[in-house]
Amino acid sequence: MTNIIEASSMTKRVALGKNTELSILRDINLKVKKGEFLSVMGPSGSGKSTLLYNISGMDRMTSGSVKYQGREIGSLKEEDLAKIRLGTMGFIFQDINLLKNLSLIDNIMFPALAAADANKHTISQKAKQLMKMTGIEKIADHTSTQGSGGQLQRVGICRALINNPDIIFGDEPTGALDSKATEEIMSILAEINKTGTTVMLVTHDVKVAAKTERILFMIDGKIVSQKKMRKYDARQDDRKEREESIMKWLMENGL
Ligand SMILES: Nc1ncnc2c1ncn2[C@@H]1O[C@H](COP(=O)(O)OP(=O)(O)OP(=O)(O)O)[C@@H](O)[C@H]1O
Repeated sequence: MTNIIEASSMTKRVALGKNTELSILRDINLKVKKGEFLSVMGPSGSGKSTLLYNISGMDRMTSGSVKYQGREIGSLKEEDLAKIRLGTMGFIFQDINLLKNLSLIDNIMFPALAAADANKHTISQKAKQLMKMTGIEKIADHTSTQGSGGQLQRVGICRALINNPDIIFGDEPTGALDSKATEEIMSILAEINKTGTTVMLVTHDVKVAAKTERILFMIDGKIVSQKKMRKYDARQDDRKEREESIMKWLMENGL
C-alpha cells in the first residue's frame, strides 16, 4: 500500500512576544497509508489540531517535510496548495460553519462550484446522492437553522465529500454530538473509508477511536505512542473489547 502522507522531522513553532517561541509540534514523523482510517488522541493542548492543519497544508509548518501524494507541500505556492486542498481533501470540523442564507444542499454544492469547469447540474446530482447516502435528502431545501446537530454534521460530511476527496480530515467531528448521532456519523465515515478514502480524525472520544484502525497519541507536540488494531467491522461484535483496550492503553500513556 502506498503512503498518502509522509511527514518527517516536522516542527511548528509560533512566536510568543519578542524573544519567546512556543514549540507546538516537535519532530513529527508520520506515514499515513492510502485508505487508512486513523485517529489522533492526547490531552488538550498537545497539538492534535495543529498536526492536522500542518499535514494538510492548511497551516505552514516551521521546518521539516510533508509529502502529500508524493508532493512536498512546504514548497508549494499558496495557490497550488489551495487547489490540492479543494480537489483532493475534505475537512469536517466540530463547528461546521454553514452559510446561513443558503439552503443545506447549496452549502454542500458550494466547494464544487468553485472549480473552473463546474457543471451545476452534475454537482447538484452528486449533492443529492450524498444527502441520500447520509439520510438527509428530505431536508435539502432547509437552512442550517432548521437542522439538528447530527443532521448538520451530515451536511458537513456531504460538503467534505462533494469533490470526491482522497482523504478526509476531521477535527473533533462528533465533539458536539450525543452518542447516538456520534455512532451514526462514525458509521458513515466507516462506509466512506471502505470505498478507499483515507480518514484521519482528531478525537477525545474512545468510542470514536475504537472505530479506527490506528490511534496516535500525542503529548506536548510529539507523537509518543501508537496503537494498531484490525479494521473495525460491526459484524465482529468486539466494540467493547476495543474500547477497553484503548482505555487501558491511554492509562498506560498517562491520560
Ligand atoms: N497560532 C497559535 N499561536 C499560539 N499558540 C498556539 C497557536 N496554535 C496553537 N497554539 C497552542 O498550541 C497548543 C496546541 O494546540 P492544539 O489546538 O493543536 O491542541 P489540541 O491537542 O488540538 O487541543 P484540544 O484537544 O484542546 O483541541 C495549545 O497550547 C495552543 O494554545
